Order: sequence, then C-alpha cells, then structure tokens
Amino acid sequence: MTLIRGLGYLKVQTSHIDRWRELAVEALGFAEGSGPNPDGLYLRMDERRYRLALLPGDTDRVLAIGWEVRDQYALAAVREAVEKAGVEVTALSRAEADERDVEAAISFRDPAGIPVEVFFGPVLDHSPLRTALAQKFITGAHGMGHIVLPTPRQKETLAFYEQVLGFLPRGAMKVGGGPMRVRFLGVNQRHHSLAICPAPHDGDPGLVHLMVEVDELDAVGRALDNINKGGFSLSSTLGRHTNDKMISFYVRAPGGWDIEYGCEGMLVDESHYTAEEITADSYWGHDWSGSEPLAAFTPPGK
Ligand SMILES: Cc1ccc(O)c(O)c1CC[C@@H]1C(=O)CC[C@]2(C)C(=O)CC[C@@H]12
Ligand SMILES: [Fe+2]
Repeated sequence: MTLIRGLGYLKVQTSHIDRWRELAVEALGFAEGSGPNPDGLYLRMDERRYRLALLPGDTDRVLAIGWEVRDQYALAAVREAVEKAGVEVTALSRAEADERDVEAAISFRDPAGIPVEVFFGPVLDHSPLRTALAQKFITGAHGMGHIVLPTPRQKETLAFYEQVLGFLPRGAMKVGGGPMRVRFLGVNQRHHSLAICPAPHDGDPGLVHLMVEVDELDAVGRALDNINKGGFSLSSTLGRHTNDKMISFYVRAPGGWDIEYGCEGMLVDESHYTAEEITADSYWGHDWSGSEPLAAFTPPGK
C-alpha cells in the first residue's frame, strides 16, 4: 500500500545562494517566503510556508527530500516498515519538526545514501501568493513535483522505494544503449514523483533534477525567456515527454543539477494503468546537446 502521498519539500545546501535567488525567484517565479535560517532562501509555490529551501554552505548538495504522508498513523506505519527493512530511523525532535514547519517527521538514508524525511502536518501560510510570472504551480494532491535521483546502486534503491515505501512503478526507459533503465515511480496521479537513474558514482549534489509544474504554457515560455535573459545555461530545450506528456525545459541550477519547468503533465488513473517502456524521451524537442555535464554523471574532481 502506498502510504506516501507526494513530494512535500526539498532542502538543498548551496554555495551560490544569490544566483539561486536570481534563478528561482526572478526567472522561474517562485515566491520568496521565510524560514528559521535568516540566511536561507525559502521558496513558496502554494499555501505551504516553503516547498524548496536553499541553505547557505560551502558545497552544493541535497540536505533532505521530504515525502508527505496523511497523518501520524501513516507516519508510524512508514517508520515501522523502514525499521523492519533494517534501516536506522531517527524521529525528529519537536524543535526539529518546528524548524521544518511540520507537525512530526522521521529521517533516514535511502540505499543511494540520500537523506530522506517523511512527515505529516505541514504548517500553512495563508498570505496571498504572488508569483513573478502570474502562474500557478500545480501542487496539492499531486505534490510539489518530481525528483530524479542518481545512484550506482539502482537495484537496492528501487527495491527500497517500491517494496518498503510502496512507490508504484510507472514505466521505464533504457539509457546508455544497454540494459540499464531510468525507472519512474509514482505515489499519486502525477505520472512520476520520483525517478531513479543509474549513475557511475555516489556523491554531491545527489540530484539529477527537480521538476515543478505550472498551469500555463505561457508561463513556461516566459520562464524560458527569463533564463535566457539572465544568462542561465539551458540543459535541454523545450520538448514534450512521451511518458507524462509534459512540455518542459531544463535549466542548470548552481550545483550541477537541473530544474525541469513544465506544464500539461498527464494524470494517471491507477485503476487502468500498466507500466510501459518508452523508447524516446520526447515526441519533439528536448535537445540535450548543449547541456553542460550533470555533476551526478561527471567523475568526482573533474
Ligand atoms: C525521459 C524523461 C521522461 C520524463 C521526465 O520527467 C524526464 O525528466 C525524463 C528525462 C530523465 C533523464 C534526465 O533528466 C537526465 C538525462 C537523462 C538521464 C538522459 O540522458 C535520458 C533520460 C534523462
Ligand atoms: Fe523529469
């Protein structure tokens, strides 16, 4: 059974917080919120206090991927399942939960070594959300978007998410011309909330991309204009994916990973869905040829 309801938040450490503000707030239209660290950049997409948090530090790396469950009973069930799988779980203190603007949370590492948090009871901010592109982010029951994780231990990582946390397989695509596949996993009607990508090594930043979805193609176009004007590196041109039907582009964020910014993602009807294998990432577009190498696929020290 799927206890996880969606991607709740993402917390990332960065050594380039001012550039992050230019990218996220000015170009992509996230709304600036506030949080416990006065030097942090807390980004709102909806009524949550924040969905994406950037915290200053000397390296660029993922600090926590926050998955949301319904309530305290679901949180207890997830904790039991993760402990039963032999993974050490820490229950966050009241102060630590307060700091995350949630009622309660647990933390552990997945087999890829990524810091994971599972939480319930996010604190809301009811003040009007003013986004720079006048767009609405598609969140709610679909979660904040999707995340793609790199790992040299894909088999174990998939087993953990699918068999311990209850993520549902939502198809695959062969990569690198071989038997290896990037595998897509979902927990709600969003086609995928997580994808696990084979990678040559562990290490920072621990992310391939974060996808956020907006309500209008015009907002995607305006964001694309902004990132070109702002001198950001386009990792992939605009295109439409074959699996989730999303129209998106990918922009390089500080830290060597991407933000995918899209619209028109399909909704999955679980009562009829079967997992399929796609043979192209896109119907049109998504030209990656101008992409600077992703840190996750580049040998360390390069
Ligand atoms: C193929 C695909 C379908 C839906 C998505 O939301 C999506 O992000 C992708 C592409 C996933 C993935 C990536 O982002 C990094 C570069 C990758 C590994 C490739 O080189 C092929 C698949 C790509
Ligand atoms: Fe994606």
